[in-house]
Amino acid sequence: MKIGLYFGSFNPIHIGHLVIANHLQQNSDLDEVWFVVSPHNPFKEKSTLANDYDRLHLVNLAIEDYPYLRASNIEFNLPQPSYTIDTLAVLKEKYPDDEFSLIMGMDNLKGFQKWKNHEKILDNYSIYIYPRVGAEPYEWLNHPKFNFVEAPIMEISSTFIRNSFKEKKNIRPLLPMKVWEYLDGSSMYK
Ligand SMILES: Nc1ncnc2c1ncn2[C@@H]1O[C@H](COP(=O)(O)OP(=O)(O)OP(=O)(O)O)[C@@H](O)[C@H]1O
Ligand SMILES: O=C(O)c1ccc[n+]([C@@H]2O[C@H](COP(=O)([O-])O)[C@@H](O)[C@H]2O)c1
Repeated sequence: MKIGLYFGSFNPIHIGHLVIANHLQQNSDLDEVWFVVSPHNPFKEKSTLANDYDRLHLVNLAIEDYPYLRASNIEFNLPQPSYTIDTLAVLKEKYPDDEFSLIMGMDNLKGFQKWKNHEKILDNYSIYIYPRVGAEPYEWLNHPKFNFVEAPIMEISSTFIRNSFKEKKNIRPLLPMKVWEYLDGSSMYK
């Protein structure tokens, strides 16, 4: 099976993430897209992160009606911060018959050269790159493993969602319905 891995903090997942995962699966040769929930992105401050299992639960709520989308907690038991190359090695060992690729927004390419063993990632995996506002393709990215794809652009961020909850704003349309219902009745980001 061909599986696209969509790594992220998902703090919380929002419709920008869901639209991309669904669009990529429906418009590529990927059989499934997995949301890999990272306990700790090496580039981010852990203090703003909600509990790992709460974030995973929200992803599961978001994808309930999408049989080809899955959530993975594979990084929960790996050392932190979560380095993608290490997770990929574990996934490859656990699922030897599957073919994994990565899904990344073009904005992520800016810092990609600082990722642990990024050359090794490029040597062994293809990467689907979707457009983000303000992100420019860089010269070095003429790499054969980069596969630039079209996808709807929705400028929403989890930071905006968290701030809006704190300010008691109604952001219902920006969240998958079940995620909104859960968060509305919870103190998670308030
Ligand atoms: N609106 C969006 N559309 C498409 N991709 C997105 C969007 N928001 C984030 N992403 C991408 O999805 C992946 C996971 O996102 P992440 O969990 O960091 O969300 P975020 O909204 O950027 O979070 P935060 O605001 O907390 O930094 C990252 O690769 C990120 O670039
Ligand atoms: O492996 C690395 O060096 C590395 C550096 C920065 C980010 N990542 C991963 O990229 C993913 C996107 O992170 P985020 O927090 O922006 O959603 C997340 O899974 C991080 O662990 C990985």
